Amino acid sequence: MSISASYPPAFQRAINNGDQTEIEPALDQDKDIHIPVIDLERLDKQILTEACKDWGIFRLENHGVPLELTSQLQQISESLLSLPFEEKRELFASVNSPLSYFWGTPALNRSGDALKRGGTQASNVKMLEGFNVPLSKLPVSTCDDGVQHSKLEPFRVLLEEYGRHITRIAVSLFEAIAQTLNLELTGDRRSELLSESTGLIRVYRYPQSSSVEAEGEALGMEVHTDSSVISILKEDETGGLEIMKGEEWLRVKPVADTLIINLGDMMQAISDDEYKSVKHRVKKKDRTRERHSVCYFVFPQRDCVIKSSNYKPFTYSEFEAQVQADIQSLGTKVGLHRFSPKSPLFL
Ligand SMILES: O=C(O)CCC(=O)C(=O)O
Ligand SMILES: [Fe+2]
Repeated sequence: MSISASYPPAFQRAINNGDQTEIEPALDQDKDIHIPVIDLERLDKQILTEACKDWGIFRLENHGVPLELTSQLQQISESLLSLPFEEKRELFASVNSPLSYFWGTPALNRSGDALKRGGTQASNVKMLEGFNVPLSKLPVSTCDDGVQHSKLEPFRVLLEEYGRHITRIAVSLFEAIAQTLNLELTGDRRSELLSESTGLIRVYRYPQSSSVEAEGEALGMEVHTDSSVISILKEDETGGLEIMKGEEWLRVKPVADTLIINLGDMMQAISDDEYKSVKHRVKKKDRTRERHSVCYFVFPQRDCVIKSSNYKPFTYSEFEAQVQADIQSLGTKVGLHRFSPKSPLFL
């Protein structure tokens, strides 16, 4: 089977129609940078504070996720993603499966279905596909649906184990970051601000496109900030993650057996804007290669009120509803500006 048989037909149509209009020159070599490094076994609060303040992103070493687990997860994700498109769709379409398959956009609703974009983005197909995995639903076996779904069972089991590791890391980092901010985490406050049950994994594939002449179509994920408290990214050696620092785009160099931590909008609000929700995008350097990544996002409890000096008090639920409404009407996320009385975009 050719690799393109596993890609959604919409990708080919988008390329043929020249939909991928974000043509920008590739970054120069000297924009390849190393981000700050944090060692989870010997957490240095000073380096952590500076990384959160100046960068909003850092690399994590000695994270304790077994290499074997990550490579098994990568292998099985890649083999599921390379199934023929229709087979993939059917496999993940079961009502009982906690996992869902998406393509053409990373903007999904709470059930994992693609959000319809408005504005100029309405017909713009993003060149990525993947699986959406709400961790709290993973303990439900996929096997109940019969033989077909026993194909998903090994994937589910690996995701559950990976989820346990990554949740442990998110909690430790959040507690350390909270200390650097002198945040009181008494009683249930920690699990309100960072609620393990909201954890979500996305497994992404950014397709290769050797046969295609169109320039610019290598752009994989447009500029955004994450809505999370913390996001944890495991990318392959292809690279392609770019971050905005000051006014400049920089390309993050991939480093084997490390994780990338980026702070999301909720952390920015919780920290009174001391720490930054980093602007980032994915742009493959070599478009003849596929890129794979596994990303984890964790959020506050839905009804937890986030109070801070620069934003009106809001719950995560309200924030998420606003992000989805903006994507549906404007085609893009506005984010924290909607909650900032100083912003012209304030509601
Ligand atoms: O695939 C990646 O490396 C990054 C994905 C990402 O930024 C996101 O899903 O928010
Ligand atoms: Fe992101």
